[in-house]
Amino acid sequence: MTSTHPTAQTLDIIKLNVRLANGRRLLRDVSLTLKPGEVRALVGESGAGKSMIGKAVLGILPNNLDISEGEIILEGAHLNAMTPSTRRKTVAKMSSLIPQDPLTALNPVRKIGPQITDPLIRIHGWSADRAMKRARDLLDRVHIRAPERVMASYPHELSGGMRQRILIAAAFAPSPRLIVADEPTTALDVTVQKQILKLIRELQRETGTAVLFVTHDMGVVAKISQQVTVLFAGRVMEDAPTQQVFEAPSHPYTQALIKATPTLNAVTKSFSPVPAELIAELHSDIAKIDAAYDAGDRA
Ligand SMILES: Nc1ncnc2c1ncn2[C@@H]1O[C@H](COP(=O)(O)OP(=O)(O)OP(=O)(O)O)[C@@H](O)[C@H]1O
Repeated sequence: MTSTHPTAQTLDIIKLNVRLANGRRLLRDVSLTLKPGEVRALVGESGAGKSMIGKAVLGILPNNLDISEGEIILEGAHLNAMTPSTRRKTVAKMSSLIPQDPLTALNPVRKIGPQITDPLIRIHGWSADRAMKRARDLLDRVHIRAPERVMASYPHELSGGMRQRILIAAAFAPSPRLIVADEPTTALDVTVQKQILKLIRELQRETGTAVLFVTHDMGVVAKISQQVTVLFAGRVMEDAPTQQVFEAPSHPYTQALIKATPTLNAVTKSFSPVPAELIAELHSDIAKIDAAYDAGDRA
C-alpha cells in the first residue's frame, strides 16, 4: 500500500551531530523518532545534550554551534535541506516550545493577550477574532480564572505557575504537530510542578500532539512518556519504551539514573548518585568513539 505521506513519523532525527567551531562534537550521532501522538522523554544529567536536541529541531541553536551532519525530518519535511527562512516558517507552523523559565520566555513590557494571539495571527494567518477566542478558550482550559483580566495583565503581575500555564496555552493554541517541552517544571515549586505536569499530560492526550519532553528526572519520565531516549555526553545510551526502561533497563547508565532518582526510591530510601567510575568509563568510551570518528573524517 502506498502512503501519501513521505513519512509516518512526526519527527525523525537521523545521526545528528552538532559541533563547536573548534570541531568538538556536542551531539554524537543522535537518532530518534517521534510518532504522532507520542511523548518521548529525553533524559540525562546536566550537559547530556537534551536541550540541544530540542534547539536543533526548532532551529534555535546558539550561533557558535553547527549541525555538522545528520537529518532532521519534521512531518516529512527535510529541515536541513531548506533555506533558513523556509525552515523558520516551516518549523513555526508545525511546532511550539514550552520553555523552562516562563518569566524570560515572556516579553515583560507586553500584555499577555497579544503574546498569545500575535503568533496565531502572524504565523498561522488567523483573524484577530479567531485568535482572541482561541486564547480565551485555552486559558480557560489551563484553569486560568478570569482569562480577560489575565490577558490584559503584564507577566510580572502573575505567579510563576500562572505564567507557565499561559505558555502551555500558547504552545497548544495553534494545534501544532510537535511540542518541545524543555524542562517545563524545573523553575517551579514542587506542588506547582505536579499540576503543570498533569496539565501538559491532559492537553497532550486530548489533542494528540507529539511531545519531545526534556527532563533530568526519571520520576517525570515515568509519569509523562511512552518512549525514552537516555543521553550521556551527547550520545544515546538507550532508546526504548518507558515501561521497558523501568522494568529492565539495559544500559548501566540507565540503571544508575533510576537508582539515583529519590522520588522513584522514596519507599526504600536507597537512592545513590551515579557512580563516578561509571561516568569515567563512559567518558573514556566516548573519547575512543570520537577518535575513531575524527580519524574517519580525515581518511
Ligand atoms: N553555546 C554553546 N557553546 C559551547 N558549548 C555549549 C553551548 N551550549 C551548550 N553547550 C554544551 O553542550 C552540552 C550540552 O548542553 P545542553 O544544554 O544540551 O545540556 P542539557 O542536557 O540540556 O543539560 P542541562 O540540563 O544542564 O540544560 C553541554 O556540555 C554544554 O556545556
